[in-house]
Amino acid sequence: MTNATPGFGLDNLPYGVFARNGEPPRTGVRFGDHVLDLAAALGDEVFAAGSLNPFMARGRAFWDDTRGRVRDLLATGEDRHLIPLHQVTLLLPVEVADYVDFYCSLEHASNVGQIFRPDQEPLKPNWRHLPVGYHGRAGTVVVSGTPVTRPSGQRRPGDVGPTAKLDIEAEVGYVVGTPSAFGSPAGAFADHVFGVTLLNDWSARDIQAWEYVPLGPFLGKSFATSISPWVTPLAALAAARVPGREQDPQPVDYLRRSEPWGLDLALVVELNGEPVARPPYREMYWTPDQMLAHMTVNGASLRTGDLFASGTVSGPEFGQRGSLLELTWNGTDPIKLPSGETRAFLEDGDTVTITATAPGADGGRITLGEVSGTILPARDAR
Ligand SMILES: O=C(O)/C=C/C(=O)CC(=O)CC(=O)O
Ligand SMILES: [Ca+2]
Ligand SMILES: [Mg+2]
Repeated sequence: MTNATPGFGLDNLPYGVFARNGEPPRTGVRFGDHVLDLAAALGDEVFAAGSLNPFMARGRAFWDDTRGRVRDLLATGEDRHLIPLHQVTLLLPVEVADYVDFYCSLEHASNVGQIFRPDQEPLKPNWRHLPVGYHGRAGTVVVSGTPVTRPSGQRRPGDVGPTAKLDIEAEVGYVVGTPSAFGSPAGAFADHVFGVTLLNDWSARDIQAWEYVPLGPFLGKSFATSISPWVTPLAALAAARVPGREQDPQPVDYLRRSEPWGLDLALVVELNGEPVARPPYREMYWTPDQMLAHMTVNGASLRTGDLFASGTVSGPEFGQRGSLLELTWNGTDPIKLPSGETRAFLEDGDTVTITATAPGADGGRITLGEVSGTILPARDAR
């Protein structure tokens, strides 16, 4: 069995859910251009479900054991249960329980602060003391490839209509496998978090700017959030782990880092097939272990399938900004695409694809799947 697609070798092995020829969905592992049918290969019914949730609920020891068995199987050249990717449909991998989105990039938060509050300090006083977040809408998390209809809403006082500022946010999402008890803070990051997925938090900037004071994002972001069909297990990211950016001031006790959970992920954002940004995740201010600790410090419990995201990944350079809001400075300075076209915000028919790579265990790089979506015209405009 050849492994034609780079980045999907034995050091990666992400999990997804696939369906073939109208058959019931099953859990698969991506290997090159194929998907390994886990229920058939390992003979466990937990892999014959329509989502990764029953598998994820079994916990860390079972995840590690499964990964070991899959590696052994594939390393010996066993290919009876490998199905070519083009024969399957990839489905939403996780039945999303709760969805939380953070705001962890110092550069993104500084840029957005300058754009939305030009007369104030870009960072609010709380920003360096806790990872700011909000609860999103779990039921509108969709799998890569799902078209996104341009949402309508209140753009300004008395002005209802399709958003004129449809945007993307290139983010990294974390999927919770093991729940935590109601009333107690969660335990160690790696005991709860199953893996990582790429995420695009589609945003309607005009609707957002008018509605979100003082309670936070609502309809401007709840119409759709897209994720990759592949969830990369934490075990595949061992070589990508970095300490995380130095923090000043020192965070309070419950937010202290005890292990390196920064990740050296290199994201690429493409608009209609042309790269427009390369956001680096490595230097994010708040790391995902801190996000998890913050989310549960009040005793709020985790459920299998919870999804929490990093917030827009932006780096210090212009070409590292993970949203059009920043790349075009709220539409005032449109970007020029290599094709010669310009964009302030997304137009109908535009396709945005986010990919990422990371250092793999064998000295090469692994690929984190992709999250893609195409904009359909607003309902009234069709
Ligand atoms: O600072 C503001 O006024 C606005 C912030 C956002 O748009 C938050 C957001 O989407 C979080 C993120 O993805 O980083
Ligand atoms: Ca966001
Ligand atoms: Mg969203």
